[in-house]
Amino acid sequence: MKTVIIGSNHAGIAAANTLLDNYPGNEVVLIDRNTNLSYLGCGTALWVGRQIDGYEGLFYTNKEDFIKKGAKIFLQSSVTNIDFDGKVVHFEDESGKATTESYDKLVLATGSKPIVPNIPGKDLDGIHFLKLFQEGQAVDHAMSSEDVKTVAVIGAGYIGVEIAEAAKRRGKNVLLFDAMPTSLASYYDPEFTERMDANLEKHGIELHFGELATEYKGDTRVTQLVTDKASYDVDMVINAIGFTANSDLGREHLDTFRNGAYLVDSHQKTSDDSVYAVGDSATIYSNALEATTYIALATNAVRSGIVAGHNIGGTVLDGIGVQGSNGISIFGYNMVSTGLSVAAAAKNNIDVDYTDYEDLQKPGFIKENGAVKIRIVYEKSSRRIVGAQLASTEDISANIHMFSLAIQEHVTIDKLKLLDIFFLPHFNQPYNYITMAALKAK
Ligand SMILES: Cc1cc2nc3c(=O)[nH]c(=O)nc-3n(C[C@H](O)[C@H](O)[C@H](O)COP(=O)(O)OP(=O)(O)OC[C@H]3O[C@@H](n4cnc5c(N)ncnc54)[C@H](O)[C@@H]3O)c2cc1C
Ligand SMILES: NC(=O)c1ccc[n+]([C@@H]2O[C@H](COP(=O)([O-])OP(=O)(O)OC[C@H]3O[C@@H](n4cnc5c(N)ncnc54)[C@H](O)[C@@H]3O)[C@@H](O)[C@H]2O)c1
Repeated sequence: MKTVIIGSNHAGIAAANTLLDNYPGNEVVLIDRNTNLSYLGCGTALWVGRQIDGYEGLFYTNKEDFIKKGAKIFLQSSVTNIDFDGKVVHFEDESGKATTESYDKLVLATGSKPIVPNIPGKDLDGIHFLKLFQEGQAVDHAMSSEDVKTVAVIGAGYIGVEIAEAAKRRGKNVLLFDAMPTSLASYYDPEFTERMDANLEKHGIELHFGELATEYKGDTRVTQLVTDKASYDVDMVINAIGFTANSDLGREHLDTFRNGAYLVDSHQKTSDDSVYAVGDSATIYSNALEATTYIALATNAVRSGIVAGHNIGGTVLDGIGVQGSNGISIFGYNMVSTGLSVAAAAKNNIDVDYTDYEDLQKPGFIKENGAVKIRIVYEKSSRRIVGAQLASTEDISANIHMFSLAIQEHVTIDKLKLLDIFFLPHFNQPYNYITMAALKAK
């Protein structure tokens, strides 16, 4: 069996490793247009903000690792088209020569691309995106210039908030814009985002929410940002208004979701029996929504690659869906969420209630201690938990895994009320905030 994988970042790598490590004798070919593989974009802001010493550790594998395992790998090789009937992939290799690879099974792992704000001046110099390693390096390089004093970040989602922090850490004036009235509006309810917004402001980031960029001005380089409310002098712009699926190669042939992502089943198989799609290029099943959706996250990319690899290798393995669990840590303020916020539930016509609680993480006699705010969201009719959010200066990140499992397994809010949660003053309180929030539920 010969499997060709297009795209060798997190999803393609997971599919390749699953096949190579578990199914000897399978022929695996990886093709990617970039110069590198396995870049953890999640570390870009840490590097740009100088919270880590270098970017080298942001790669977790390389071309040689795959060659050692017996795979064929082509980097700097762009796939131009796929003959789905003849099962042949056409690409231009590193030397620019047109070449082909035939396949028995094909894995599309072509990921996502940043959404480009389609406004006048969008092609001026000094306007950046933050997806590829090279783009992260370009942002880093630009910030090293003394001439870059004011940075405008468009989009206060995960990338925008993280890079705004990094730019501030590099001593820049930072203006953060979003169409929504708060930061992180797709992940958290306002009672949580208002805390992150206060945190950003406290650290000197200028917030411009509910404000839409309408034009970038400048001669060859951007010098001004115009919005629907005002104009601002800027030296650099970073666009971070979300990703869309990169499904250019198969869109004509395969069934797709409303944003163009390849529609896949629980084996990651597309509408073509020989073709699988994984990671940001594909749809994913949300257990909170109980529907197919699109969530671009590295964690989903890895899991979906593993599922595809096993099914191609011959082990039937059903994906179990996701909750879209996510987290962020900005100037020491941590927020994690899973499933649906109250706002996201309303947007999806799911009738929910929620229960909030706030307390110190540890008993009052422990000095190093911070307040934790928790919200658990549950469906009114079934009482199943559909979401949770936590915010604190404490490391509350591991709590969210339990809520992720609760959503996956349709646990009701009532089941949480007397759940056995251990107590040790070093970590938590006997009246645990999870218990207290659940007991407070209507
Ligand atoms: C700045 C940043 C921070 C992030 N932080 C987090 C985080 O903290 N946690 C988290 O879970 N997720 C995070 N993400 C999201 C995560 O990086 C993506 O969800 C993940 O990269 C998706 O992996 P993928 O392999 O599906 O796609 P991609 O990473 O998009 O990779 C697709 C690959 O396909 C190749 N390709 C595309 N078209 C072709 C073609 N025609 N021919 C050949 N090759 C092609 C590309 O070169 C690329 O290497 C972050 C993303 C960014 C940009
Ligand atoms: N910590 C993490 O887990 C992490 C970090 C970075 C990225 N990611 C993932 O990578 C993907 C891309 O991240 P992202 O930050 O680009 O997307 P995002 O969806 O997190 O945020 C996009 C933001 O842009 C805003 N927006 C949309 N159109 C706009 C417009 N025209 N003008 C102003 N604002 C606009 C939205 O309201 C939203 O707040 C997401 O799936 C994200 O979850 C995750």
